[in-house]
Amino acid sequence: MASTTANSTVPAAPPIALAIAGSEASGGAGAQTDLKTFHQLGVFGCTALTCIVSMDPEHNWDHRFVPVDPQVITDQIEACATVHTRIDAVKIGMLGTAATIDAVDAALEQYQFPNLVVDPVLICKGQEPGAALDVDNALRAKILPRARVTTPNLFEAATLAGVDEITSVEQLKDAAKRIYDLGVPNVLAKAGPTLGTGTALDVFYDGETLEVLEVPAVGTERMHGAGCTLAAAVTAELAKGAAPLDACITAKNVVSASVNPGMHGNIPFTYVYQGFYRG
Ligand SMILES: Nc1ncnc2c1ncn2[C@@H]1O[C@H](COP(=O)(O)OP(=O)(O)O)[C@@H](O)[C@H]1O
Ligand SMILES: Cc1ncc(COP(=O)(O)O)c(C=O)c1O
Repeated sequence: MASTTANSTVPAAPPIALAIAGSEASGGAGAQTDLKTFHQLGVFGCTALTCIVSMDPEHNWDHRFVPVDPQVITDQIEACATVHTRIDAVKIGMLGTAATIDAVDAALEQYQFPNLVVDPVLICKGQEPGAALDVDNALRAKILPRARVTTPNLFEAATLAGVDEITSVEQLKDAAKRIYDLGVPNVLAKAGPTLGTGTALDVFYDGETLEVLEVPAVGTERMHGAGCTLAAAVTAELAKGAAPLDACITAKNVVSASVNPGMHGNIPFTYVYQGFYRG
């Protein structure tokens, strides 16, 4: 006779994180990456899609960008906020248009979610710099001040800090401080491998602690989805109750594990796979 084993232990419900982000069809970045990262870190993920991005094989993998109707974004956030009894943390990824920012701003005002992580995606890898700059001011004025943590890359950090360029660790530290002065209590300004240190280097600043977070760089290439993975991992860790600096340290380890050995698609960037991470 077949026997069954009764499991009397009911696992605790996982924390819940919401990603308000774009869809990147190939699964390398955006909401797809956020969900995979949340799952890998033991957090239940839900999403409100802000746009649909499909890379164009005929045109140098440019991003074909289709915004989601603002009312549909509002509806998705409402569904997440009301279906779940609580949302423990929220990641903001690509917003892309001023109308999207207005819809997200209104929803954030309404629901007052805790632990907002803003990845200020002003531009995707491969996009022309001018393409997303029109949303810069709206993002800075409406979304950024709501963030508990923000994770700008080098270009975004320079833009938000109002400096021409960042070419040294000292300039990156200065930019992190300037972004803190905009009203964000925790800033993780990312250089990755681009400052020639041989490491993947980011700077954390919370008004008191100024910490250079460095791990060995995996190769010298930048990676598709690394920024999304990092911000999603910070979000997941905050959802679990981690302090911001600890969440950032764990998130860098998640990124490092995700790119080793990594994946190569046909685009000129390496993909990340969060399933390699073992916490
Ligand atoms: N080659 C690499 N090896 C290890 N970590 C990396 C590498 N490239 C980037 N990172 C890390 O990935 C995260 C995202 O960085 P980056 O690629 O600059 O952001 P974004 O995707 O927003 O442009 C950062 O923590 C950065 O240090
Ligand atoms: C929908 C979406 N969000 C975010 C990003 C940013 O990705 P990354 O993590 O490489 O900065 C991209 C880049 O393609 C994207 O398509």
